Amino acid sequence: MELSLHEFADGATLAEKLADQVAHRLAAAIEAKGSASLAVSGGSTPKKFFQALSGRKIDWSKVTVTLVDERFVPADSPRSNHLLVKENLLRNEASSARFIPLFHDRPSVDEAAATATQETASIGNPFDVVILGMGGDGHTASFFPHGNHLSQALDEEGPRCVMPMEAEGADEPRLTFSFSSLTDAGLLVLHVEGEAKKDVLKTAQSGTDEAEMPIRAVLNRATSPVEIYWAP
Ligand SMILES: O=C(O)[C@H](O)[C@@H](O)[C@H](O)[C@H](O)COP(=O)(O)O
Repeated sequence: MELSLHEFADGATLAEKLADQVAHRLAAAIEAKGSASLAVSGGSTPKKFFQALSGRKIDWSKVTVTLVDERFVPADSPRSNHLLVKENLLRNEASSARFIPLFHDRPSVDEAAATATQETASIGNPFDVVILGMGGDGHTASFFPHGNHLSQALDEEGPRCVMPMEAEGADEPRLTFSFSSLTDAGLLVLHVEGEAKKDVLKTAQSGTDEAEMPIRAVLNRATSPVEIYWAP
């Protein structure tokens, strides 16, 4: 798999450069086909990037934003990735983007995943831009080590869909796009920051067990080149 490492002096510089690259890619998609799609991850890392991207002057009314994954919590929960994106990305210029959430108030995470699959089917595939993060355990999206549906989620022949996922390291149940939904994106970015995450990447690249470190599936089998954005 083709990996490109882009290193920056600090998180603020990375945020601006990644925002430029993503805005350029979204604008090119709008130019080419009249619309663009962006799937972003949650967590603490992307906040500065979201804030930078929110100010980029593109035709956001033609952009559909969704989440790579979501915790099975309502949008007003402090754990919600929807809330994180609403407060940091869907503002300023980007406030006119269409947002499609993954969380749905259903009796089970399985039923919520089925609804999310239906609700996101209208987003063209492949995604124009996917931004992945990575946890210290080598998870990405909600592909957590030894997750209950991990092998199905990582199946590159599997369907484009939103899947339920439960795992020891995941706190609450999760909703996640499948591997096949994410890894043929026009621009596939892995955004990680800090020396510790750099070490996790090195460990991931020194082994092959994907159940142990699911990020390996992306690093080794993604259809699209993986653009790794890193800052100390
Ligand atoms: O819902 C989530 O938490 C994310 O989608 C998840 O995959 C995230 O990218 C990693 O956990 C890294 O999180 P940090 O940026 O907080 O380290």
